[in-house]
Amino acid sequence: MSDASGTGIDRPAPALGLPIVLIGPMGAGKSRVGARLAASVGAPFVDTDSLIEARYGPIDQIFAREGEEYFRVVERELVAEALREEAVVSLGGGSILHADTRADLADLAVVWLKVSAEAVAARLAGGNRPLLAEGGIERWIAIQAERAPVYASLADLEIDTSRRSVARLVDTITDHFGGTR
Ligand SMILES: Nc1ncnc2c1ncn2[C@@H]1O[C@H](COP(=O)(O)OP(=O)(O)OP(=O)(O)O)[C@@H](O)[C@H]1O
Ligand SMILES: O=C(O)C1=C[C@@H](O)[C@@H](O)[C@H](O)C1
Ligand SMILES: [Mg+2]
Repeated sequence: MSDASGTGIDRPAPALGLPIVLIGPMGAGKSRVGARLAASVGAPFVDTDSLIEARYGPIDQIFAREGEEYFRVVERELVAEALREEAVVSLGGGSILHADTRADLADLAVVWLKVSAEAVAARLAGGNRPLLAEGGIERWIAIQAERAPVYASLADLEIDTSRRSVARLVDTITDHFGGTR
């Protein structure tokens, strides 16, 4: 262990408290950054959209068949499970719409990944996101504006991903929450 303290005493790096939760709008990088962060600190990675799809099938089909309200109920169930894990957890963009999820997040380490409309436009191309099926980037802008105050109220750390590499984002998050696992 290196001695960065200058005291001459080797101290272990502080443990990274888990879960660390990534929130933010569609295309901000929650899945990609979350996976890399988890690998970097040696923690499991949980992505609630993937959990939903594994249990209930493709998200766009859930929206089409059952509607958004039903999707939010299913999403809450899996978000609640995910937040009990000692893991890096990436939440679906709209999961913070549920009051119980907002209450859970109040006690956890939460990172808001932000992205500009200019940068996200290319990232969303070809995606399968039911809320953007009509309206595209204009709809993304409206949804993001509506949710931004909620993301802000929940976040311990906010980072603009528009012009930052995934590796740099991982370093910023690890540094903020203190060291290794
Ligand atoms: N820092 C980054 N720089 C450039 N491209 C990125 C960055 N982070 C993610 N991307 C790319 O942007 C796209 C969206 O990323 P990702 O799927 O991680 O977003 P998300 O927040 O999980 O969105 P959603 O869950 O709505 O799909 C992917 O193609 C990913 O490779
Ligand atoms: O922002 C949203 O409401 C969504 C984001 C995605 O992660 C998915 O959870 C789904 O497409 C809805
Ligand atoms: Mg994702």
